[in-house]
Amino acid sequence: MYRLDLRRLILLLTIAATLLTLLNSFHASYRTLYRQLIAQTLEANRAYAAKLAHSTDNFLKAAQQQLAYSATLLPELFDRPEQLDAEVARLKGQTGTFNGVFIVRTDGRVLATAPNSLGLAGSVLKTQEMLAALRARQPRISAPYAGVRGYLLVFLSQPISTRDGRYLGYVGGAIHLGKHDGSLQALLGNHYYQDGSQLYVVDANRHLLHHQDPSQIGEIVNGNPAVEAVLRGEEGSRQLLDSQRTDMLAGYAPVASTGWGVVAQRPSTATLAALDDLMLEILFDVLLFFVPLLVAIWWLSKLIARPLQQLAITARHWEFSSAQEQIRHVHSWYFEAEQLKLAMLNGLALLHGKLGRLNQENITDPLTGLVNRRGQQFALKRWQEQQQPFAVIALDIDHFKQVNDNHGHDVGDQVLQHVSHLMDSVSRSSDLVCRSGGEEFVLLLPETSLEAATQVAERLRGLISHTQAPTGAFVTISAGVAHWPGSASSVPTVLKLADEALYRAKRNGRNRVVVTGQQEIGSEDAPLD
Ligand SMILES: Nc1nc2c(ncn2[C@@H]2O[C@H](COP(=O)(O)OP(=O)(O)OP(=O)(O)O)[C@@H](O)[C@H]2O)c(=O)[nH]1
Repeated sequence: MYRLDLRRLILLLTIAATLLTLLNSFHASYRTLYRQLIAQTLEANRAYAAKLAHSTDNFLKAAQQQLAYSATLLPELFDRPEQLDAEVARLKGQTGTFNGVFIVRTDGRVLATAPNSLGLAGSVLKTQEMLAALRARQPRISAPYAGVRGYLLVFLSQPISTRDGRYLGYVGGAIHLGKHDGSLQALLGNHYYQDGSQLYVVDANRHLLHHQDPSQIGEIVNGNPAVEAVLRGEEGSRQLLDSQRTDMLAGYAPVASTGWGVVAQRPSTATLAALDDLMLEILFDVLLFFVPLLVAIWWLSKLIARPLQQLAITARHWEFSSAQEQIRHVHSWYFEAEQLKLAMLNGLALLHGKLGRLNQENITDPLTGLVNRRGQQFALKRWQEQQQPFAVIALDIDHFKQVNDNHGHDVGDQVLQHVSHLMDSVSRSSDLVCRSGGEEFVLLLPETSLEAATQVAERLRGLISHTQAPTGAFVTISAGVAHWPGSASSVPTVLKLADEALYRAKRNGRNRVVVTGQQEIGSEDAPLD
């Protein structure tokens, strides 16, 4: 099963924590900037609407003021038609405020008009607005309405009275709405953007007086909360769905003198498009910082994990004597790793001490002090793993049963010890002298050829047969010699071959050495007792 190692775990946790922090701050920045942008746009639109409402109000007052000034001059000129013509021409031409100027008598007859092209001079006007202006006898701004030529206009009028209060009629000026030649249109301008921003003016009856799309002028705006608010006389801003169901950031302000409302609105999406660009820029900047941070984290996690990793790997091969040395070489550069290393070294020292003692007891023959069969097997296994060539001498004391029978078991034991010492004396330190069981022994000779091993066996056989045994007489041995991998590729087969050679030596009369695959090479009869 796949298990995360410490370094990956640290790296993963740190990256996860960093990413979460990053996401969190990114989200928080987004929310803050989002709110700021919305608030800023709402406030900008409110200020813009208020400025235009104020300008419209001032513009209408100034227009009214022009008419009022003229009205003070007109009573003196009333019976001088040329002067009246000159006055309407001045009113029309001086500021360009009015698209048409009229002087109307109390009976509705038009005394003068500008421009002349209107062709209304001398006629009696009985339109609703003209009559309303006559009846008002005070300064008046009409509701927007369609004039005789079908243009939407607003009509401003100022009563004309003599000094003694006699009412003579009025002087009035028409201002086109929603037409390029309208002075109010010029004032409000044609400020609209490609991004769907809008600026429009509504009258008290929700009719559009000004809009970037002239075809909409005169239409009624319903279901727009900004329009509802501004017609209640409120100034402010709000996020809303307009009549086209578009999410808008709207600012609005009323025109005090007329009860109209100015609304400036911008689609939320247009405002937030800038935010997306900004967030992308922030993300890029953050990544510039994050990538080196990630590399630093990776490097640091490697540094922290390395000693623990090395200790862990060594712990997997605890039983090897090299483990202690490997642990000693681990660079434990911080406190916890150092403590762990010391604990492992102590534990290992204790363990190896105990194991060493146990092992020694386990593989030693108590009677002779030689390596027992288990130790022999262990050594053979290791040599095979290490591909260590060796020779085998299997040997057996001849007629040992008679020794026991004639001298007792204890003397038999002493004879076994005696043979062991002699075996020890002919072997090198790298050789392994084993008592494989009973009165059977095995001599394992690493890095020794079959011939050299045969010579050792022969020397040993001669030595034993000429050295006095604890019985007071001499014992002899028979021996079989084989080689790994010279005699066979399998170690058990080589041992078997050595045994077979030994039994051939026995069969052929004992006290001799037989090399596997060869004729016996040594025989010498020696008395047993
Ligand atoms: N004293 C003593 N005798 C042992 C020990 N282990 C085995 N023996 C004896 O060794 C003798 C082996 O006898 P056998 O297997 O008949 O062989 P042998 O008498 O040596 O005859 P060959 O091997 O044919 O020459 C037996 O009598 C065992 O009791 C031991 O640890 N001490």
